Formats: sequence, C-alpha cells, structure tokens
Amino acid sequence: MNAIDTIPPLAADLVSFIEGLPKAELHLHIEGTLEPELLFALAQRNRVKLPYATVEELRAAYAFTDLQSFLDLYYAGAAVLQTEQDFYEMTAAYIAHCRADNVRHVEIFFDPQTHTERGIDIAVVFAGIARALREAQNSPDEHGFSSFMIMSFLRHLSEEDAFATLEAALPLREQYKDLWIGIGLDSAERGNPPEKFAKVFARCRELGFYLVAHAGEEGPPAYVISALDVLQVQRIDHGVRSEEDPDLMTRLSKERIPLTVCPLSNLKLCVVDDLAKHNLARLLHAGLAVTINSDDPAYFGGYMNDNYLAVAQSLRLSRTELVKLTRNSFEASFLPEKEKQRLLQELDGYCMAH
Ligand SMILES: Nc1ncnc2[nH]cnc12
Ligand SMILES: [Zn+2]
Repeated sequence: MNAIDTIPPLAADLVSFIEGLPKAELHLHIEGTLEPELLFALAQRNRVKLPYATVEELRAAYAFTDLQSFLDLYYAGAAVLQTEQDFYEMTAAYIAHCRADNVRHVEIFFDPQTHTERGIDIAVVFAGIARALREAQNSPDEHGFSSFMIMSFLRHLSEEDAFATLEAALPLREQYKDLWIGIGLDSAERGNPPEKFAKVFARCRELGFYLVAHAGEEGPPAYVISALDVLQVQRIDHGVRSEEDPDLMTRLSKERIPLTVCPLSNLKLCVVDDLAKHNLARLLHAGLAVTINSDDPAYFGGYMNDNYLAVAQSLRLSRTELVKLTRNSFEASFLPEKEKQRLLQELDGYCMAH
C-alpha cells in the first residue's frame, strides 16, 4: 500500500477548486513529457529499435532509485525524436495537458545537447517546439495561453560543450525572440557544481537571458548558494535541500528567490520517501517563494493538477496555501509585469467566484 492511501481523500469541492485554479508551470522538461505511447509511435515511424516490447513493459521500467537511474532512461527515450514534426507533436501533447489543468503560462526547458549529440540539427529542435507553442498562443480556444522556452545545458557535459551549444543556438535567437528568453542547467547534479558553468553563464547574462539552474535536488545547499552567487540565477529549480542551511533559508525568504519545487518528481527519484514528509509546506511557511511543477510528468506519474492534488492531500494544504502557491507561480514567472498582473487578476477573480 502507498503511504498516500492511508491519508483521507480530498473533499470533492476542494478537488474541483484545485483543478480549476489558474496556474503557471515553471519547471518542465519538454523531453520529460514524452509518454510511452507517443514514444513507441515515434520509434516505429523513425525505425528506432527499443529495448522494450510493449508500452506496458516500458512503463514498468519507470521504477527509479535516484536521479541518474531516471536520466539513463530519459536520454534513451529521447532518441526517438528525430524530426521537426516529432518535437511538434510532443509539445502539442503537453499543451493539451496544460489546457486540461488550467495551466495559463509555461516556461519550458529543452535540452538541445540530448539531440545534437545524436546528429539532430539544433534548428529542428527549436522549430518543432516553437511551432506548437505559437500555435497554442495564437489559437482562439486557448484565450491567453502564453509560453517561453529556456534552453538548458547538460551539466554532466563540459562547459566547452555548453559554449558550443550556445554558439549554435545564437543565430536562431532573432527568429525565436518571442519565446526563447532564458538559460537553464540540468542533468546529473552530484559532482557537477554550478561553478563548472561560471563562464558560459556569465556570457548568457551579458547576452540578456534570464538565468535559472537546478540546484539542491540531490546536491547540497552549497550548490544553491553557488547557483545564486556564481551563476547569478534568478530562480532555483528544486532547491528542496536548502532547508539544511538556516542562513540560506533566511536569504531565500528575504530575497524572495523562487524555488520551482516538483513534488511527484521528488517522490519518484527518492529525494523524499513519502510525500507526507515533503518540505514544501515548511518552505512555504518559512516565507519562501515556492511553486509547484511537474518536472518530467510522463516519467513521474503526473502533470500539474496531479502534483497539486497529491500535495494537497498528503500535506493537508488549505485553500489559502494552494492559492498562495499559484500566486507564487505567476509572480515567479518571467512574464512582463502587465501580463503577470493580468493573470493575478484572473486568479483573484477565480477565488472570488469559488
Ligand atoms: N529532475 C531533473 N533533474 C535534473 N535534470 C533533469 N533533466 C530532466 N529532469 C531532470
Ligand atoms: Zn528538472
């Protein structure tokens, strides 16, 4: 039996309140939205041989013990992505989940090195993702859905490799200036401290990109500090281990540095062994700008509303706390102030009506 099965279910009116809350997703790897069904379809279309006979067999392999055990499967899965149409379909499928979960704004990570290493042109990656995002932004059915792209460097590779990726991407900047606004850092955290990427982040800062980095997921609080001080990031992705350092907690609270927390990811990757022990509520009560996100939803068992519902149930979050989390998600976004205010007003309107 899962620990969550021993916790009373949420009241139906709270479930529908959570489902309808307008929210922003700020920590989402687009390659982590590749569901096994689409992965199999793309493998067939592109004649990529998979080491699994069925969708069920693949899903059964999603039993992770740590970040690396997940990354091994995640990079292997990404090998089915070959054409612009593949990236488009993956992104369009994620946007359908946004619509279902009332996610009004997303800032998605993409890892070009995962693809360029396999000989895929970086322009193909940009084009497929951007086509789906622009289509959603321009669709009358989406009424105001917005999105940004954050290009992330893989930290298990060298800084030189990150520089080469930046150089390859920069000629595309003008073409995607409405979407590509930031730079991130992800992949295996332990042994790959933020300092390793000091020079390339300094260059990205000069170029005017927003900066974020994964830190304090598996790595120590010292990595959160160097992401802030050396890389000068504006947000920390995960950051849950910050709690081990009281001075860091005071700083994060005082400076309102957002943490993009991913509860179901933390559970699946054994960062916590029980969602009821997750520190999200403690971080929130300590005054940190905490947000809820899904990270790699196809691998971790849930999209945005699944994450909200799981923590609401496990941590018995109140409506006030849940609204605070969604408010934080808009405030922590890289949207222009006017757009932020529009979404915050939409949230206020929703709360008044419910
Ligand atoms: N949770 C995570 N941590 C680090 N790198 C990732 N890449 C995709 N998901 C990740
Ligand atoms: Zn992540």
